[in-house]
Amino acid sequence: MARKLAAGNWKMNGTGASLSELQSLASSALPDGVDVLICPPATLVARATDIAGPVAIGGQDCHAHASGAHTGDTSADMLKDAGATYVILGHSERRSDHGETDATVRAKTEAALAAGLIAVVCIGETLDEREAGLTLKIVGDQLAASLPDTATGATVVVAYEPVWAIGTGKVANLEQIGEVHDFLRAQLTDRFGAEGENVSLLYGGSVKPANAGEIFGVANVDGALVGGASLKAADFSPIIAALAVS
Ligand SMILES: O=C(CO)COP(=O)(O)O
Repeated sequence: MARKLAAGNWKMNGTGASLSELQSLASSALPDGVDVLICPPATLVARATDIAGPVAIGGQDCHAHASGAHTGDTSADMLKDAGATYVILGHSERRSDHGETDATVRAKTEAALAAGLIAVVCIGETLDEREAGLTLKIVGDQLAASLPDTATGATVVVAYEPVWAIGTGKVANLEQIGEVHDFLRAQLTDRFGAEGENVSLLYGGSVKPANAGEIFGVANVDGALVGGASLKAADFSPIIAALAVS
């Protein structure tokens, strides 16, 4: 059985002052049965873990190597040392801004698992790919090539984020979400057997308090990876609450 996870990706947003939002989330009564994760920018990870209480803290990327001459990069060991327990990998913005391939994402995921972090591995099609009828082929190939053979429900979360729905206000419809999540679950159980049932499958892309409840009602949606609506506790809290009652 996959665990429910409400994950917030702050992307390149936030300075020390933003930690007040995390503070208010951490001090609110979080519902049972839902894991809550905030991934602030790397500069805030250590400070965030000091005040996060029951909220898990994650990075937004890590390098595939444990250390070395890689100016500007952060290793999985460093995130772990700073108090992170998760790391987002292969976000479409990393794939497009930094040319990350599935092979890169797999190598980073292996590094994250070796460091003891839970990897939130992101996949998703572009609008052109969807319109060409390639969605399942694209996400299936990304899933196969981005996950290491050692992935388990305890070590890996998969986030389906259609690129065209990220930050656009265009949420995928429930049928589109359901089709992809059912397909991903089948791919996971084909490859990992019963363990594939334990991998949490998140939807991401314009999730807001107003649409979270219906999205969480879709089969095989175990939570969300939320961008804009995770920046304010007042927006993220109702999303967490909607997941708890789903
Ligand atoms: O990319 C996302 C989360 O990783 C989604 O971002 P938005 O929720 O802002 O669309």
